[in-house]
Amino acid sequence: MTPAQARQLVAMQIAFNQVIDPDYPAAPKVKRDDVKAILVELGEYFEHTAYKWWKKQSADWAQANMELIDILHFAISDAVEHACRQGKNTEAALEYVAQLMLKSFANDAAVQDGKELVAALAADGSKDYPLVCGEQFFDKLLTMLVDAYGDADTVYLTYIGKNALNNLRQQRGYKQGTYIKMWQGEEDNEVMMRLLGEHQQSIVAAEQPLLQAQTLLLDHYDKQVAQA
Ligand SMILES: O=c1ccn([C@H]2C[C@H](O)[C@@H](COP(=O)(O)OP(=O)(O)OP(=O)(O)O)O2)c(=O)[nH]1
Repeated sequence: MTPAQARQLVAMQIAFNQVIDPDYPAAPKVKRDDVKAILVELGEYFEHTAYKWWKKQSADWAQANMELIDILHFAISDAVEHACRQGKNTEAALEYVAQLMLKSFANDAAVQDGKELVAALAADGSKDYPLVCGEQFFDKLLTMLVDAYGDADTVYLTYIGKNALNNLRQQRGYKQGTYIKMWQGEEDNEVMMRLLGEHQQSIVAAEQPLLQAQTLLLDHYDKQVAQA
């Protein structure tokens, strides 16, 4: 992942959070708890890994890996907010989180179990903020993501796809409850991954990859899902 891509990723996250709260992150009006969201997504991750030793189950790694992408959304958000709490303006916070990610992609922190994310949250915390997404958390999460998707570029592309899907959901009634999550019998996440794979080259090469991914998904939703 290039420094420009890392900055783009943080900028995309801030832009999405601003869809929900236009004053984010400088003077937020919506109360957030990104660490709580991370813990819930981590639970969903474990659900997909067939962890129940008392029951016959099979793991769904594609879904589990997508939960890690969701965790990345909330982790970037938490790190941005933490930087702002410590006096950084939005631009400086963006740069700080981009550097945090670049450093972590360069490190090779071994991860044996997703539970290590919880220990890392605590290790990055302090008395005032006991659970924080800092260096140790990003080291662990990005290692898990690269293990899951093979390389940092695919993590970048998958993040773009999910961010685009999150935007589409907001534009097509997610908050109002009118959004259609099953796309002709398939979960929206799964269709998104397939479309993303089919258009990988053009998305990565685009000047605005997120816009390209959004246009692709919106077109598919409006023509194939909403009208079906
Ligand atoms: O302020 C926010 C709120 C949500 N999200 C993103 C993170 C994650 O990618 C997604 C989670 O949305 P939701 O919880 O509605 O999805 P889910 O219930 O986990 O479903 P799925 O796993 O299909 O996405 O929304 C943000 O980035 N910022």
